[in-house]
Amino acid sequence: MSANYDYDVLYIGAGHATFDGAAPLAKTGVSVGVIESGLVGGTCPNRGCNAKITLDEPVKVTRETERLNKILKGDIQVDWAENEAQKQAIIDPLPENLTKRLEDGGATVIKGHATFEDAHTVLVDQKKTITAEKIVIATGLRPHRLDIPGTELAHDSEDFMNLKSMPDNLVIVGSGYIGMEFATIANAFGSKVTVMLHSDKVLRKFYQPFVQQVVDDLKKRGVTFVENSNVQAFEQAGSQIKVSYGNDESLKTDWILDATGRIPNLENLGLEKVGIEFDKTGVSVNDYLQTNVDNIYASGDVISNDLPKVTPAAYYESKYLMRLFSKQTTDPIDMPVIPSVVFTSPRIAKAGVSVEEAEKKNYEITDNDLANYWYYQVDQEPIAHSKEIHDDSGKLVGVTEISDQAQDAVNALLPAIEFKMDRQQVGRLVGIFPTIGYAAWHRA
Ligand SMILES: Cc1cc2nc3c(=O)[nH]c(=O)nc-3n(C[C@H](O)[C@H](O)[C@H](O)COP(=O)(O)OP(=O)(O)OC[C@H]3O[C@@H](n4cnc5c(N)ncnc54)[C@H](O)[C@@H]3O)c2cc1C
Ligand SMILES: NC(=O)c1ccc[n+]([C@@H]2O[C@H](COP(=O)([O-])OP(=O)(O)OC[C@H]3O[C@@H](n4cnc5c(N)ncnc54)[C@H](O)[C@@H]3O)[C@@H](O)[C@H]2O)c1
Repeated sequence: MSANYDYDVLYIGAGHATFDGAAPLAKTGVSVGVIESGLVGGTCPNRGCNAKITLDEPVKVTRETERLNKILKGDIQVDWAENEAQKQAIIDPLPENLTKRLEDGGATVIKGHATFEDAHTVLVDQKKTITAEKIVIATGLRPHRLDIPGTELAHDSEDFMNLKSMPDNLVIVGSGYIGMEFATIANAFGSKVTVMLHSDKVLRKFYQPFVQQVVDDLKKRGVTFVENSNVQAFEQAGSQIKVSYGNDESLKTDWILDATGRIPNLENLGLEKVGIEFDKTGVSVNDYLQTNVDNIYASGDVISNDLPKVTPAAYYESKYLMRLFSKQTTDPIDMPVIPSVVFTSPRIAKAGVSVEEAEKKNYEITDNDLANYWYYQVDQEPIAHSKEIHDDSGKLVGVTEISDQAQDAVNALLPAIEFKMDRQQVGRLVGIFPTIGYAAWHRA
């Protein structure tokens, strides 16, 4: 324990950017405090990944039974209220479990909103003063809200996941990760979904020919996409809401999901008081995740950088800070390949060099029509395709896949991409057969 401060390291926020590293850090004998204004665990367990994937499970199963309908006889009914209840039952214990993980490690969890007083001092709920040698800003992101008349009539992704019944008619503004994942879920649970696009692009960070296949499939299932929608206002119209958009156009809906992105939680944090550099994209850090104020660091989604704002990045940053603070490393952070996936049905997953970059660099791009590969035919996947990318020296540097199990295929290939394996090295490792991982590895 630091002689001059309450803690050696104080984290603001208790999401993945904190807890994956803070618990093992405390076990090394470093004194650790964690301040959290909401639920311990932050976005991913409580209102992000874990909650969403639970709600998506019946969608995945429904798609599979739909394909195998000549073998699996009988109607499948989906029940949103039961689905929401199962989600809640699964995520309810997580904050307590994660608090226990931190406390068992020796960290102290402090409930309240933190504000900087000076570079070593924060105030909790404007009352309690806590000091620390090092402070980590890990406050994450929150939903962006459209700045238009009636914006208060729209809802965010957390509200969607807490719906007790699925609206008959749903408008989703935005066609990024949240827009597309939730359009998939709502459509599968019987809602008439309209996705209002900002431009003419859906999931702009993913390989567009694969995205088009997801869009075409959702259109066949009844989802409407309005390109360049220019949403202008929401207005109560009896029991419904009027959405004004485009050139004097409008439609009526039961419920609106504003999925127009997420912005850093930096308000009322006192960053200006301490002179920490930040802008609307987040906190600036160097290669040690250190802000311009030497003893203050940042971790996770709140950092301003080009990484995808996903849990694997937050996880790795918190682990890096654990090694740095416990003196297991003095090196700058060396980010590994961060994979990502959009959990539509089918999913699109990717890691490493993108197809677009590979085309520019003239790398070898192997195209695999997986719907014709026997193992993908076992559950009759009609949309299954991958692109593997090898660089000039024959090393696997990237992959992108569209299929129901694309995330598992990409996970299987990650070691080859991260450790820059060539075909000979890949050939020395033989996986369990038959599996999606084996199939992916075989293609690499
Ligand atoms: C709907 C949704 C689905 C997602 N699905 C996936 C997915 O499938 N896979 C994936 O990899 N990623 C997914 N993500 C992204 C993932 O949730 C984030 O990348 C991850 O949670 C980032 O962790 P973090 O610790 O940086 O931030 P957070 O988890 O947001 O934690 C920040 C914490 O700081 C607290 N806080 C903020 N300000 C203060 C303050 N002043 N004082 C005290 N506490 C404060 C907040 O209450 C919060 O608990 C999803 C996100 C959303 C919204
Ligand atoms: N599977 C996953 O890993 C996963 C899932 C959900 C969320 N997330 C994370 O959460 C973050 C937020 O997700 P998101 O979907 O809200 O953000 P996003 O950045 O992926 O998408 C935002 C969408 O809103 C649109 N938009 C912006 N302003 C608009 C406007 N005025 N009118 C209409 N559309 C507008 C954009 O064009 C884009 O389509 C993501 O960046 C991602 O990192 C990850």
